[in-house]
Amino acid sequence: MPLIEVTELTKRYGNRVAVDGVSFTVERGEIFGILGTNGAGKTTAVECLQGLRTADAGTISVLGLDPARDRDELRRRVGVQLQESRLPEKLRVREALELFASFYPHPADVDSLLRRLSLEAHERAYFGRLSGGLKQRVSIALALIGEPEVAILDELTTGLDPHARRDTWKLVEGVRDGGVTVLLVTHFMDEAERLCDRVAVFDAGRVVATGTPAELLGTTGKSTLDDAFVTLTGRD
Ligand SMILES: Nc1ncnc2c1ncn2[C@@H]1O[C@H](COP(=O)(O)OP(=O)(O)OP(=O)(O)O)[C@@H](O)[C@H]1O
Repeated sequence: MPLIEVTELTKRYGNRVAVDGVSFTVERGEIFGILGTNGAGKTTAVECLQGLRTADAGTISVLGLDPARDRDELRRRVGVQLQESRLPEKLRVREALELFASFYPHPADVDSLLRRLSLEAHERAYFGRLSGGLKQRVSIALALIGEPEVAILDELTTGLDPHARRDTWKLVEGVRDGGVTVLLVTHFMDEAERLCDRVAVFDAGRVVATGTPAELLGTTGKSTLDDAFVTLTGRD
């Protein structure tokens, strides 16, 4: 049974259809990419998966649960990357982890998480003083603090330099290799090509393709996912 199963999901804002009959499945242990142009409906779909928005039609199963009904249980079992601006500047790295650990019944060990994300040297640093790459590492640590089965990472490497991006990619592979299923929302095709086991391409509220990056190159006859994406979203 897939870990996430979305069938014919539709979500409207007033008259505007943001997600229009979308279906996809995510298997346990994979990095699954949700790709799409701006306004394609990625965030809306992921918010429905978390139970933050109620679908107008269709069904969603996450870990066998219905997000609309079982939101509290899902919150304990699904880790979500915080937008960095949501953390107070004067919170120290260790304090942030300890604070978030207190929200969960069986949190990860703060020391081992600091080690795993190579944050030990920065544990006493104020969050507001960290570089973009380190802030991103803290936000990934916070997504993992509850020992989730699924981690949702949104626009993971926006604003990072090429070194910090590659470090972050390695880290996400490590998260997947540690047994956590990763849902990665991105519009960086190089990131998706490098990291994702499978992807769904969103365009104007619909899923226009799903498959491994190699499959999408095969069906479009292109040599990069960037070119394949442009073809699939109809603006070649
Ligand atoms: N709260 C809202 N009220 C009304 N319309 C909304 C709302 N949130 C999103 N939309 C609209 O729904 C559509 C899908 O938006 P959504 O944010 O899900 O797309 P996205 O793929 O995540 O885009 P981006 O990459 O720009 O974040 C867009 O047309 C957007 O303007």
